[in-house]
Amino acid sequence: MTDMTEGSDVKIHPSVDEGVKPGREDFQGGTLRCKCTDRPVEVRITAQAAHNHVCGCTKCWKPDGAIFSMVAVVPRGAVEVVANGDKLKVVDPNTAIQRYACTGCGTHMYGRIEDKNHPFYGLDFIHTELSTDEGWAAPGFAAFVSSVIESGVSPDRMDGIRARLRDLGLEPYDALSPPLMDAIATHLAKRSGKLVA
Ligand SMILES: N[C@@H](CCC(=O)N[C@@H](CSCO)C(=O)NCC(=O)O)C(=O)O
Ligand SMILES: [Zn+2]
Ligand SMILES: [Zn+2]
Repeated sequence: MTDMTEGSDVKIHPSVDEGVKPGREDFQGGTLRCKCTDRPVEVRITAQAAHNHVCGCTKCWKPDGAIFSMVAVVPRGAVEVVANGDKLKVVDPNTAIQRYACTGCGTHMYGRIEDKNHPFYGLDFIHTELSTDEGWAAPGFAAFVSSVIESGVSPDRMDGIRARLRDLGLEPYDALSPPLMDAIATHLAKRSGKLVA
């Protein structure tokens, strides 16, 4: 019998291509390290990651060859740059998520929202694959799947990509997952007064 979790020609991201590995409930965080051999940037995270997902958008950092990133959130208070922070620079100050990348190797170390009105203000975006610590929460869905076309993936490949994501247990969505979209809409409705805050 073919093992559907291994050996697929459709590569999503190296952290999930051999199957999604479950996290550990008692896990409390770890250290993210960039790819530089000289003076790597290190970021200490003192929390388990939440809402981990693979993301097909053009903005999130992807390792070489991957068509999806893998990205999660942690409270911003749980993020501390502990080594070589002088190498960090914001990729694009005009995006809602300000992504701090290493100027040596290009790796995005964390993304921060400064707009206090943003639905996700207070959460930083991180890539847990940059840590060798084991136990990070597993990705649970695939976001912005159609957006991979914007990075040059042929539209003909989308059926195969969505099928592979489903094989891996990563339900594909063309925005965020329904619970996160509902959370965003609730935040906006409370702000506009359509819902009682
Ligand atoms: N089609 C666009 C979508 C980009 C986008 O909206 N990305 C989301 C998700 S990133 C993490 O899941 C987002 O919130 N972006 C805000 C930001 O990047 O600041 C594309 O592919 O570029
Ligand atoms: Zn680096
Ligand atoms: Zn993204």
